Amino acid sequence: GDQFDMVFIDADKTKVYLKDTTDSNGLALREFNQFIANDPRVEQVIVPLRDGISLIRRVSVASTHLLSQANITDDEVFRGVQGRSILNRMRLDGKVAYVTGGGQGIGRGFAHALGEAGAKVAVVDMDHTKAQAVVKELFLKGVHAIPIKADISKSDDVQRMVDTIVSKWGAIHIACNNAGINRNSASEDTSLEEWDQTFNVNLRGTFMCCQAAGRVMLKQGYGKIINTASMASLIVPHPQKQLSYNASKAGVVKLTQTLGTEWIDRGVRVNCISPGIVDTPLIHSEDLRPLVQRWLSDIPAGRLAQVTDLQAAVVYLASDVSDYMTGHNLVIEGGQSLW
Ligand SMILES: NC(=O)c1ccc[n+]([C@@H]2O[C@H](COP(=O)([O-])OP(=O)(O)OC[C@H]3O[C@@H](n4cnc5c(N)ncnc54)[C@H](O)[C@@H]3O)[C@@H](O)[C@H]2O)c1
Ligand SMILES: OC[C@@H](O)C(O)[C@H](O)CO
Repeated sequence: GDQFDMVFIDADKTKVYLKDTTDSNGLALREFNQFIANDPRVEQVIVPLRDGISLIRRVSVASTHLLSQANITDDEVFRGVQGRSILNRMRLDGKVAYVTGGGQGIGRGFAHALGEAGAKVAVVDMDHTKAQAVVKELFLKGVHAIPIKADISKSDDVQRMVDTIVSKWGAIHIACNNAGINRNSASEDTSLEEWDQTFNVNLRGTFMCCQAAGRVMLKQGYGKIINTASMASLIVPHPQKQLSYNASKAGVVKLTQTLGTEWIDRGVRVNCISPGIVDTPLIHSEDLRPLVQRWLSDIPAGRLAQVTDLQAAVVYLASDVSDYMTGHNLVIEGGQSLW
C-alpha cells in the first residue's frame, strides 16, 4: 500500500527526523536533500506547524490523486511562504519603525499597532510631552520605544530624527510620515502665511522625512514608507474651506506615487493611507467641531472613523505581505468619497 511517514524538519531544512514506519527503533536522522534525491517517486506535502517546524506528509506517487481531490497542493498557498501563516507573515518582529505625529490621534494609533505587531517604535512629535506619554503606554505593552522631539518642517530636526534612530537601533525599516496640520479659510482669504505653513508641514515636511529615511532604506536595500495623506486628496470635503490642506494632501499622494515607482527596484516601497474623517483632536478645532453632525450624513458608514479603523492598514503596509504594493493610496473613509 501507500507509504505514509512523518518527518520534522528544522528551519534551514538541512536535517530530517524521519519516523520510518519500517524501522521499529523509531526516529532516524537523515539529510533532507539526500532523502529527496534518493526517492524520486516520493511527493511531499509540508504542513507548517509553527515557526521553523513543519510536518511533512510523505506519500507515494500512487496516492497523489487523493491529495488533489482534497485540494492540497505542494505550493506556498498551501504551506505558507517560508512555512509561515498569513498572520505570522504580518508580524514586524525585529523591525525598526518611526511615526511622526505619534503623540496623539492617528499617529498614536499607528505607533501602538506597529508595536503590538513586534516593531521597535520611535514616537516622534514636536510636542515632547505627548510623545513621552505614548512611549510609556508602549512600555506597558512590552514594546521597545523611544520618544523623539522633532518638528518635521525643519530639515535639521528631520535629519536628527533619522540619525537618532539609526544610532540607537542600527536601521529604519518602517517610516510612518503622519504628522500634518489642518487650517481653514475661504480660498479668497487664504493668506500666503497659512498656505506656506500648511505646505511646510504636510508636503515639504513629508518629503524631507521620505528623503532622509529613504536614503537609509536605499542603502539597506529595504524599507517601507507609509505617508498619511487624506480623503481630501481625492474629494473636496465640505462645507469646511481648506484649500491649502486639500492641495497639500493631493501633493502627498503624488509624492507617494513618484517615490513608490522610483525606489521599488531598490527595495523601498512607498504607499499612503487616506483616512476619511477621523475622531481625533484635529477635528475638534473651533472651526471643525460644529460640523460633525453635518458630516455624518455624508458618510455611508454612518459614523466617523476611529483611529482603530486604520491600525490594520498600517501593519499591512509595513509588513512583507504588501511587498508588491507601491505608490498606492489606500482610502479608508466608510465610503464617503463614493457619495
Ligand atoms: N483626523 C482626521 O480627520 C484626518 C483625516 C485624514 C487625514 N488626517 C491626517 O492624519 C494625520 C494625523 O492627524 P490627526 O487627526 O491624528 O491629527 P492631530 O492634530 O490629532 O495630531 C497630530 C500630531 O502631530 C503633531 N505635529 C503637528 N505638526 C507637527 C510637526 N511639524 N512636527 C512634528 N509633529 C507635528 C502634533 O503635535 C500632534 O501630536 C495628519 O497628517 C492629518 O492631516 C487626519
Ligand atoms: O479626510 C478629511 C480630513 O483630512 C479632514 O479631517 C477633514 O477634511 C476635516 O477638515
